Amino acid sequence: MGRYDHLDESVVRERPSRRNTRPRSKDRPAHEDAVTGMVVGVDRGRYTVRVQDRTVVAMRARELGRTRIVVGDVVGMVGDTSGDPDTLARIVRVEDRRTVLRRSADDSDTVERVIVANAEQLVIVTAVADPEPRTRMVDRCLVAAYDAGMDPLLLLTKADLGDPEEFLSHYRALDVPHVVSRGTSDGALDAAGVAEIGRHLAGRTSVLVGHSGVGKSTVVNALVPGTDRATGPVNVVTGRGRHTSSSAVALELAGGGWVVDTPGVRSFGLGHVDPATFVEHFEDLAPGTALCPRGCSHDEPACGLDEWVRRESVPHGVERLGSLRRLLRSRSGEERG
Ligand SMILES: Nc1nc2c(ncn2[C@@H]2O[C@H](COP(=O)(O)OP(=O)(O)OP(=O)(O)O)[C@@H](O)[C@H]2O)c(=O)[nH]1
Ligand SMILES: [Zn+2]
Repeated sequence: MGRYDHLDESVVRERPSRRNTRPRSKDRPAHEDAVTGMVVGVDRGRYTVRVQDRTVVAMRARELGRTRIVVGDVVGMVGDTSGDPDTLARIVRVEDRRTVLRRSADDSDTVERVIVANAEQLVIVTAVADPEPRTRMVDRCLVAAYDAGMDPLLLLTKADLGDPEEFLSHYRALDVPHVVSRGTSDGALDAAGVAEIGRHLAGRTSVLVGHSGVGKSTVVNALVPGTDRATGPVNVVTGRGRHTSSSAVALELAGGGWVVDTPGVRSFGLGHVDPATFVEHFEDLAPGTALCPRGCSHDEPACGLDEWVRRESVPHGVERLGSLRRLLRSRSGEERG
């Protein structure tokens, strides 16, 4: 089993026991002539697929069964893959996914939805003000990033409205990289900040997540001029922006790499995240679970991690353990941040 094989929902759903079976893409003998591309948009059963320098519109072949296809999926297509107007190709296979970003509808719900496939970086976008930053929302996104096998990046926007330092102090022990963006008096974004964001995104596939109104589309428009992602003012009553972007879409960066803009995340359920395996993402702490009682939640008095941190003098161990527990707690309960 590859490290991320368990993340492939088609495997989870349809092939609970995958051992000793060949990868599903090889199970299909036909379609050796299939053309491979990446899904960059999904809209009511029509998939927009980028193949080298052309864009193909496709539908799913019936033989795919119930496998969901999402932005970032690498797919094989047959039929008319010319990309000419009014042509339609057929997607006949979905390659195994390297990463899967998913969310459940809420925390009690274990039926998860894949949002984006194969992305390497989760850019967690939070405004310094308007709307107010919420550590809980960011914590939950961090849990989702680690769970997905993605690298997190904190993007603090609207730094013209306040100082990001206090908020960033919550994340020191986690060693999460961050980048700051600020608006200018003429309503544009400071060019140096945009350039630094660009450097973090270059050559990889990144997903932007964050509440509506934090400025995701504004950043995307600055990074990819001409995309014209709809932006809108924050609603003064709810403190939230209008949901100005309605579907996930992948945009190509001029210097290489992709950025995926998702609609404002309102509920980011984490019901599918298992606390027992989550600790594995803290490589310095994970060996200490040998000291834990069976079935330890790692957030209870009997947990052996406190002793481990003391005994091994884990660097910043107390803070790291505190952060791990804060993230574990952010999993449960309704998302309010
Ligand atoms: N002061 C200030 N305002 C900003 C900045 N960036 C964006 N805004 C404003 O914040 C509002 C929301 O920005 P959007 O880019 O639409 O936010 P979004 O996160 O894409 O929102 P959804 O599409 O609803 O998810 C707009 O009125 C922007 O002009 C900034 O750096 N400083
Ligand atoms: Zn424990």
